[in-house]
Amino acid sequence: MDADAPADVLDDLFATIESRKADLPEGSYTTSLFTHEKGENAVLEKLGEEGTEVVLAAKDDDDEELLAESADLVYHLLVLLASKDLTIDDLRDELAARFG
Ligand SMILES: N=c1c2ncn([C@@H]3O[C@H](COP(=O)(O)OP(=O)(O)OP(=O)(O)O)[C@@H](O)[C@H]3O)c2ncn1[C@@H]1O[C@H](COP(=O)(O)O)[C@@H](O)[C@H]1O
Repeated sequence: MDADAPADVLDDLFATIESRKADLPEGSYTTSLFTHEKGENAVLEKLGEEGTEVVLAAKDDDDEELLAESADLVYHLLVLLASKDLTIDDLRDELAARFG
């Protein structure tokens, strides 16, 4: 990637998620996912819920809701990747390997 390229919001978001995982600051929603009494199931359940909400927003032709729920889904997916010690660059590599 071009070193002068503007920072990508996904990179910034993932860096924040990794920082929350390392520091576990109080009051952080991301921290609450990493420390939940349900363990990994907490983020897995949220992923399932958000996936359903994406489907329902699309079915209702509600573009605003579709974008909002898609953002929720992507955020929770990134939390899951971080919880597995995977990175957004791993995801980028996987997508790039399929491209073209
Ligand atoms: N992108 C997100 C993001 N998307 C969704 N969410 C949270 O995901 C939850 C979605 O749950 P729901 O849609 O079910 O709404 P809810 O009724 O609040 O759900 P419950 O949590 O109560 O079950 C909400 O609590 C949202 O706040 C997010 N929380 C955080 N981020 C990003 O993470 C950064 C760090 O956040 P903290 O960890 O809170 O500091 C933030 O600056 C944001 O950039």
